[in-house]
This record gives sequence, C-alpha cells and structure tokens, in this order.
Amino acid sequence: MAMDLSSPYSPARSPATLAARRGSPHLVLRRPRLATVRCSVDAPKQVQVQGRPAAVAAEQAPAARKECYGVFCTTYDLKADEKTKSWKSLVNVAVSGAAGMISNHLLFKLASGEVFGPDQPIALKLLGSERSLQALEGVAMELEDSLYPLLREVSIGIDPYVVFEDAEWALLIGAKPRGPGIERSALLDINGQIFAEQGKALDAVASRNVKVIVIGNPCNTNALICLKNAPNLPAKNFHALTRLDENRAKCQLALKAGVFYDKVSNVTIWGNHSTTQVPDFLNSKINGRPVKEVIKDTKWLEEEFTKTVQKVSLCHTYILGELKR
Ligand SMILES: NC(=O)c1ccc[n+]([C@@H]2O[C@H](COP(=O)([O-])OP(=O)(O)OC[C@H]3O[C@@H](n4cnc5c(N)ncnc54)[C@H](O)[C@@H]3O)[C@@H](O)[C@H]2O)c1
Ligand SMILES: O=C(O)C[C@H](O)C(=O)O
Repeated sequence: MAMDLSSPYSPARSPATLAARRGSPHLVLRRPRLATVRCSVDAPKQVQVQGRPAAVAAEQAPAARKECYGVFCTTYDLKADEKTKSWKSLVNVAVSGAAGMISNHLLFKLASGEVFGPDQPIALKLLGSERSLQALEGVAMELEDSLYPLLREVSIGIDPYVVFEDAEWALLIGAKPRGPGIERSALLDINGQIFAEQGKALDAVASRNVKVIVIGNPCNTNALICLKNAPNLPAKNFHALTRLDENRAKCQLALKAGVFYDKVSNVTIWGNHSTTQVPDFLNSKINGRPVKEVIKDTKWLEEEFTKTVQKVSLCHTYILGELKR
C-alpha cells in the first residue's frame, strides 16, 4: 500500500496547493464547526462541497447535513463483502492538535493499524485550533489520499464539545509548544486553560469509558487538570506520556558505555519533565551491573549526563523548529 508520510509543512499542504486542489485560484475555507470526511461502506451519504458532485446533497434534509469533501464524501465503491469479516467494530479516536508536528507522525500510524491493530477499523476525530484549521484540512486530505483500508471516517473541527462526541480514546496533543528559551512551566497558564476546557468537553460528550492520554506539555500537570475537570469519567483512564526522559537517560548511558540501549535497565527520573529533573544513574544498571562500575567517568555522570537529559529536548525542539520554517 502506498503511503504519504510527507510533513505537514510540505508544499503538499501549502495554501496554494490546497487552492489548486479545490480548483480555485484562492483558497476560501469555510469555517465549519465540524466537517466530516467519510470512508466507509457503512457511511451514510454525505453532502458534497466545493466543486464536488452535488447529487447526494439533495438526498439529505438540511438538518441532517454535515460538511465533507473529497473521496470520502462519495463513499468508496466497495462492496460490503469486501470488508474483512474478522474486523472489530469501529473505534472512535479523537486527536487534538491534529495539524501539528507530533500528530503528523501519530495520525498515519493510527490510520495504518500500527497502534490499534490490523483488524481495528478507526474513525479519526481531529481537533484543531482556529489558527490551524486550514492545515487541518490538509491533514485530512493526506489521510484521504493514503487510502488506508482501516480508516473509515475522518472528521475535523475546532469545538471540543463536537469533536469529542462519543470518543473512546482522546489523544490530547494540542498545546502551545515551547519556543527558544522558554521553559515548560511558562506554558502552564495557557495550556492549563486548554486542558481544563477539554476535560469539561470530554466529561460532557465523550464515551463514559474514554481513555485519555495527555501529550501536550507540561503533560502530567495538564493530565491532572483535565482529570479534575472531568469528574464523571473514571480517573484511572487518564494518563500522561512521560516516558521520554527515561528513554533519553537510557540513550545517554548506552552511548557513553558503548552498548545498545537494551542493556541499560532500572532507570528512574525523579522530578518533573523540566530542567529540574534528576535522572537517577545511581540505581541504573548496564548489563545488570551498577552504572558506576561500568562508566568510571564520575564527573560525566554527575555533571554532563544530568544536564544533557535535562536539556536535550531544548536542542531537539530548536532543530525541529528550524525544520518547520
Ligand atoms: N509528552 C511528550 O513526550 C511530548 C513529546 C513531544 C512534544 N510534546 C508536546 O506536545 C505538544 C505539541 O507539540 P507539537 O510539536 O506537535 O506542536 P505544534 O505547534 O507543531 O502543534 C500543536 C498544534 O496544536 C494546535 N492547538 C493549539 N491549541 C489548541 C487547542 N486548544 N485545541 C486544539 N489544537 C490546539 C496548534 O494550532 C498546533 O497545530 C507540545 O505541548 C509539546 O511540548 C510532548
Ligand atoms: O520539550 C518539549 O516540551 C517537547 C518534548 O516534551 C521534549 O521534551 O522534547
């Protein structure tokens, strides 16, 4: 199967390309509350927009209309018996910050079956910000062009109360990322508000057993904020993606010892995902032996190792920031 893994910042999603694809010299994007893009033998026919055949539009009462576009609108010409019999029932997965960099990696893994399995059809509900809506439409188009068999439905929107409806998974990535010289703690105010609102929205409209994974930083604090704003959902369903620092510490120890990282174990990070964190080399092991027995350079362990793990993300963030430009 051919896949398009191009970057969200590639020319494929430039306004000019989007406009050309729409057959208009200027891209005039409507601002729908929720636009639905369907790919399903089961999907009801959807209203066509922007230069697409309008035949199905007449079949729907105005009240039932939802915006959509592209090949999903016309419903694939698949016969129901082509649908794999062993497939599970459709799972609704909401992703926020869907036009951003992290999502651009994740969405295609979700759509391909890499995350939920090759027998798990998926409906993607993509939440963007007002500012990112145009890029979000580009993301939907790239998903559309990838023709993933498991991807049965894509919807995009900017209202969490609409996008999170019936979500069984909510992968919350959308947040203001750090810029050069900015610490994560400085983002707490603005990102805290985002996660308070999204917690309320999940509480109101998501599946009662929705699993929430917070990625947007500071992710552990944001997860707590989200959880506290969703008192009707099980607290055990809220998680924060905090493994990154452990992986970074493992990687640094492996590099210094000249071993592959599977030989490094028992690594713990004390403190928050910030420049005050303490990566614990005292209890870590390499090939089952205490790190200090393998890495004799105590100065490196006590100074450079800690600073590198604390700061490495800044370096990555700058590089990725450069790539975005
Ligand atoms: N936990 C981790 O391991 C980990 C790893 C990498 C990045 N991150 C965090 O993930 C977040 C996203 O990073 P990125 O590089 O994709 O940033 P990005 O700027 O490329 O994308 C963020 C997207 O979120 C959108 N957005 C902002 N507010 C929103 C809202 N209220 N609702 C929906 N969408 C909104 C923005 O418009 C943008 O498109 C950052 O907070 C970053 O620090 C976490
Ligand atoms: O630094 C960030 O905020 C993004 C990510 O969590 C990282 O550490 O690289």
